[in-house]
Amino acid sequence: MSTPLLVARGLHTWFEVRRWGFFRVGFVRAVDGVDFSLAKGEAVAFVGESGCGKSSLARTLLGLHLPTDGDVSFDGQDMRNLSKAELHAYRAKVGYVQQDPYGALPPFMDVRRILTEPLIVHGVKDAAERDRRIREVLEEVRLSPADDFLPKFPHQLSGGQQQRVVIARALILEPEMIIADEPVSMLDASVRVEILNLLRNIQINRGLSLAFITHDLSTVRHYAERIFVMYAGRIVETAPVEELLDHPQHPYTQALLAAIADPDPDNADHQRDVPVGEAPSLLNPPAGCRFHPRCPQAMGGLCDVELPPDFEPRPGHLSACWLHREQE
Ligand SMILES: Nc1ncnc2c1ncn2[C@@H]1O[C@H](COP(=O)(O)OP(=O)(O)OP(=O)(O)O)[C@@H](O)[C@H]1O
Repeated sequence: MSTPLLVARGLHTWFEVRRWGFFRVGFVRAVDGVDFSLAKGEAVAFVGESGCGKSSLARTLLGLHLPTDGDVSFDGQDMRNLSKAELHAYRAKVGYVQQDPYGALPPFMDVRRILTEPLIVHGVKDAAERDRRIREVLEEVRLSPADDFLPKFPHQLSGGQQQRVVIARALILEPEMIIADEPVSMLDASVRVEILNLLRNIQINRGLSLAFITHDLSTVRHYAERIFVMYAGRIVETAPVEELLDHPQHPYTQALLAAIADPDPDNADHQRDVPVGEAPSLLNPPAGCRFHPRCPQAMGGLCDVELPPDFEPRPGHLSACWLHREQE
């Protein structure tokens, strides 16, 4: 096993919900017991439906949400023990690519200023050095010649160009890891592959770790080495990409794969086998396996009562489903 860079153990991020500002209704369990590790130079994908807690997990890993329980360590250092200065240094080591490039970029700053700001905040005092780094990173994200883009404001750029600026900003402090939260979901289909290829190439060339968050299982095959499938705040299945896509074990992953649009004209004639219902409320998730109310194979008295542990139905392939106990 290669050296882990980021390790999460028993991670919980809950949000308190209050009515009329003071009466506590409960907690939204956005991240509810997540364990994983990410190796140096590895690209992983977190996949799941909208609302399953992917962004909350990303923001917890970035140190933007405090975990309610559990811990995250980065390069062997427990994030709970970081001083303010260490947290500041940590933020330089982890670049963040948000979902909506236009919302992520300050509209009143030009590209030069957007890329200069983090360098100043992180103590790069020499203006010539800042200029050199900005030009280098613009080349890397294929916004060249740099002089054409440096004076532009976000509204003068296309969606794809804006996302390239967001990626440049995530790279400017030479991070060890990138967290990309749905980096292409707001972009035109025509530029999605370009941006995903760009991110993947940068990750490989720089030897970065990448946590790629997406709701779309069909995009992960070429952009990650391992997949974590999330459902209702928990990871339900983990395996290397090809293994997971070719041999999905968890009924939820099987349903996600069955729901992927397929241009085969024969599909017009038959109904897809997708799960009924919606993802559960995280304010009051179902007991037992969270997927059991939608699972066609749920076993009464077990799946609705006890949370399944991780089973290993195939080597290196983990799936949290009671069906595997039956198979064993
Ligand atoms: N700051 C917050 N306060 C209260 N609830 C929150 C907060 N942030 C997220 N949530 C809730 O946590 C749950 C998970 O949200 P999250 O954005 O992490 O999911 P997601 O999988 O990233 O979904 P999407 O892809 O739609 O962004 C949702 O029910 C959301 O309403």
